[in-house]
Amino acid sequence: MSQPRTDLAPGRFPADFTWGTATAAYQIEGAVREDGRGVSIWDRFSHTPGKTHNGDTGDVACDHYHRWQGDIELMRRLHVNAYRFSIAWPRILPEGWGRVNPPGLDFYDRLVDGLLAAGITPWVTLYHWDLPQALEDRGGWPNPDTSKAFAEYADVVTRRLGDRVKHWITLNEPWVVAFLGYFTGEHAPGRKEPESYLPVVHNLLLAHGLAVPVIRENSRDSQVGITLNLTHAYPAGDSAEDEAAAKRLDGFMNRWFLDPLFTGGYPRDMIDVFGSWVPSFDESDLGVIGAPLDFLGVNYYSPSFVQHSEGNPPLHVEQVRVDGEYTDMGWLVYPQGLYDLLTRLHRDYSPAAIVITENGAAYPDEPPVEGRVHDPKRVEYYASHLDAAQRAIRDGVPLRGYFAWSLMDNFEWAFGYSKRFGLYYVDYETLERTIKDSGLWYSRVVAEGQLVP
Ligand SMILES: N#[N+]C[C@@H]1[C@@H](O)[C@H](O)[C@@H](O)[C@@H]2O[C@H]12
Repeated sequence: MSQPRTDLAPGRFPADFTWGTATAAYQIEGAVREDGRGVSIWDRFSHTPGKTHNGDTGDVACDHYHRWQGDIELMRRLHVNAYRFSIAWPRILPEGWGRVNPPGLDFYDRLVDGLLAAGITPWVTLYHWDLPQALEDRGGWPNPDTSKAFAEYADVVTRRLGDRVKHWITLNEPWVVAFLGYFTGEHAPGRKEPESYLPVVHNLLLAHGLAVPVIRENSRDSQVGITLNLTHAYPAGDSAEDEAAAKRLDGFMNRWFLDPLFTGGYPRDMIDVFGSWVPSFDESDLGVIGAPLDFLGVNYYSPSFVQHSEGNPPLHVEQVRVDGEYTDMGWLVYPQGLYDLLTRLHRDYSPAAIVITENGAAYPDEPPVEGRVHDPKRVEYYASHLDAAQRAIRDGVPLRGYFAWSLMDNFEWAFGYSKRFGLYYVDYETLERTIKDSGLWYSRVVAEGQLVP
């Protein structure tokens, strides 16, 4: 059990803390038809009229595929000791399974070697939403064969990179993949099938569980985890109804994932809430899904304040907009939510380690003037959330690392290029990167290992 770190002065982080930035393949790479890459569901979705802001696509994005060496220099300027990126499944297996595309593996081989040469530890996310379209054409995540295809993909990648990559994240945000991709249709593949939501969640978790032993076999002595988008659910009022609503939202967003991963099964109360939506599955799946992990990756942006609703079945919950600061995504700035989430995870699930795999904020940054991009609100966001993280460490949470989202402005999914999260500003005409004040500030925090003014 992790012990309180009262030895740490306020604002100071452990000397061995992992400091990084994070990105994802489809959001930064571009080069979508280069070197044998296959089509992904986000290629198909973003090229479908009306699906993304302004019809934006990831065809070029930040052109990281050709600029990766310069981007490593951007990381060096931040003094980070780690970099979290995802591998594009369609670059490795263009049809999703079977035929391997060597130039795809070669690209990530070069990137990993370049990071290691720069003293930056690669943290690899195997799945950050860019499913090969060929697998979607065979049913996508509702088809349990896709879980097996993911394990095959994990095998190919970890056989090639597992000698040098020792930190693996199987999936990024399965809740988003399932709910936005197959329930609301806001994300690729854009399917609006509420009955598919829970089967997709199950198949994603099964894919994760099937991949864990494969990764461990091919990448000996590596750290393996999963990244979940987690929130902290607060009742908007002090009624028993609102308390119960907060518990249901917590069950929907958090416990439906955390329980099978860490406690051996889906939460009983939510099985009753979801009723007939709960898919039938082999009980043996739960043993696969519950494969022991070395860390839990947490993407935290904002909490949820909720109240009971007579509508919105079966959850009967509605979000409440409370007073406060909001980011350009319309997300409440509430660092206490990060502290409360971290301490809850430690108390209720006791993961061996927790890593904040994403935290950051979108604001409407102005283009550089005399080489500067002033983004004081983003600096404040990072400062307040890192303070919350440090308080959690002092109180005994085994928080081992923090990845700022994101290294640079990039393709923000259905929002296209309209939302800027980067520590570097990207001019999408020239693709020039310019460090923002938040990047300069973060580089000082990382260099000193403590919060700075
Ligand atoms: N929106 N937003 C910002 C960020 C998104 O850019 C990442 O790809 C996701 O993992 C997660 O949703 C968080």
